[in-house]
Amino acid sequence: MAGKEFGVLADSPERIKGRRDGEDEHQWVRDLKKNMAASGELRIFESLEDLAIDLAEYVAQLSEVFVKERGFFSIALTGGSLISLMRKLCEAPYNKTVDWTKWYVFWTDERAVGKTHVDSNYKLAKDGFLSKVSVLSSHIHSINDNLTVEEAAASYEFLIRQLVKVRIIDVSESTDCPKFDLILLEMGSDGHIASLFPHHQALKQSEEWVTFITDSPEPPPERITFSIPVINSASNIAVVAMGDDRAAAMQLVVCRNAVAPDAPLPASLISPTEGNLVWFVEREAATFLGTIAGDDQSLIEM
Ligand SMILES: O=C(O)[C@H](O)[C@@H](O)[C@H](O)[C@H](O)COP(=O)(O)O
Repeated sequence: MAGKEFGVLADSPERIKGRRDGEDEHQWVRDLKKNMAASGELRIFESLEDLAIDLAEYVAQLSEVFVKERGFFSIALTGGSLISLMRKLCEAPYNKTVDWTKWYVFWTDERAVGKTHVDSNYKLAKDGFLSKVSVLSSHIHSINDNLTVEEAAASYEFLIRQLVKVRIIDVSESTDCPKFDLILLEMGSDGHIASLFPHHQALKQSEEWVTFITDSPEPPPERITFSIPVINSASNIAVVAMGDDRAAAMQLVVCRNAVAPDAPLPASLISPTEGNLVWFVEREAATFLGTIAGDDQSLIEM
């Protein structure tokens, strides 16, 4: 595996400290270590191919664990390029070994367009992934595209509440939010996740599980999105960052308290209440992580 953990880095203070001979530990080093320790596991990959292979294995393993434990696997997908990475799951051995009939599929965010519209996240996932595996169509829960965006958000939350009642989706004891077995996210170049954009009011939504926006900075403007508490209540959160246009945001996420205490990026707000977080980062998107640790590239050795 080409990954490396934040935790491992945090356990190597002398390596970071060693860069500054004779100096006391700086605040920035303490912040970096604190954030790394709090931010879960970081896996960095040489290529998108390597990332896709590891992501497929990660998803397949979680599916196996939850199907064994709960009899179901509840997974929330997102839009963007992440869906093209799911292609590995459509191939051997996973097309045969994954128990697709136990999957229940949701979306962390969706654009308020028809299901056949080119902007639809449902269409993207259906065409690129779901139509190639044996997930039951009755287990694929997309938003109702006949409603206004506000109604669609409320109706999606209602649906999730029904499935929480029968525990097809688990519930978090500590937050009372749905506890998806896996939430898959991709970070945009501005640090957004799902349809939660920087400085947007929706980032502060703490009552509703599913909220809506009508002014997305990226088209189309109307979208529904899980709120931060729902994302953080998941058993597992995986965030993908790929491409050099994500490198600056990735750097900010890793040192969020050190660099941007008052304006955290949406991706910086990912902090599982009980679950696990794994970052799948393509090397290009990790370009600046070494500079956080004092230009010492060995700190993010592959
Ligand atoms: O519907 C959306 O816009 C997404 O859910 C969004 O969060 C996406 O995953 C990122 O913006 C990355 O998208 P790209 O890979 O297209 O940049």
